Amino acid sequence: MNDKVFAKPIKKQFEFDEEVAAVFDDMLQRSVPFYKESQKITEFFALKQLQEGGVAYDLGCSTATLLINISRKLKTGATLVGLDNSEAMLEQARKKCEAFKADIELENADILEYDYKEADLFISNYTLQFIRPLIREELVKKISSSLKKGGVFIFSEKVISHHSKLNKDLIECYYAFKKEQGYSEYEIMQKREALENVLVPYSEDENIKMAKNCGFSHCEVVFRWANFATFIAIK
Ligand SMILES: Nc1ncnc2c1ncn2[C@@H]1O[C@H](C[S@+](CC[C@H]([NH3+])C(=O)[O-])CC(=O)[O-])[C@@H](O)[C@H]1O
Ligand SMILES: O=C(O)C(=O)Cc1ccccc1
Repeated sequence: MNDKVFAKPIKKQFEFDEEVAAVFDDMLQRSVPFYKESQKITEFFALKQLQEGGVAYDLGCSTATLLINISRKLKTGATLVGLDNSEAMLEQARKKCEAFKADIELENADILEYDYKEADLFISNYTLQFIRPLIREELVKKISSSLKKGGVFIFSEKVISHHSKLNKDLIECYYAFKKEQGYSEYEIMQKREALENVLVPYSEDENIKMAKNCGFSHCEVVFRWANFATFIAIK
């Protein structure tokens, strides 16, 4: 289904409700530059990390696209767990898992409160940015303490620059991308308003510092296009 969520006047802050869930795959593909590539790179490192008996969590799994792709390529018996607190997203995820006969555990849970088992891998693609800054650090600490030594956290985020001219230009570059994807100026501005104070991006440096402060020995960017980046942190 096509995403027309912001083509009409909006009355509220952005929410992952039924209206968004129904068009979510189209929305992400048209809103995240190189979305498929960032998923593929996540998939590649995820598969390298998962051995027999391994455990992986996808935080904010939305419609489970990434976990389904991982499960289709997985040659070992690892447990894949997708967590999301939007029932509307999980409904879409369950339908897709059923259609693909994918063996994935999906749970309606708050990723901040969840009692994680010892794991080999955590993934969070474009989810941390929705968690309030102080709590975000707490969550990353919880992730690192739930990982085995050598465990990996792959996360993708929208990022900012602290150079104000460059930051402005990065935003302009991103809006040019959205226009190319068929979004009108009106839709772009409405979504910008709805995301104000809901999506709080860090810079590339701040993300790396956060990972290192929260128990990871190494963190670097493995993919970046303008203000979108994929990071790998190693415990
Ligand atoms: N506290 C929370 N607990 C659980 N879920 C949450 C919480 N806060 C937000 N979410 C969930 O995190 C997801 C973020 S979308 C991730 C895209 C996906 N990873 C993808 O690569 O396709 C990103 C985006 O749309 O920009 C939504 O499904 C929320 O319901
Ligand atoms: O659409 C936008 O304007 C966004 O910035 C939203 C967004 C950012 C990162 C992942 C998914 C959606």
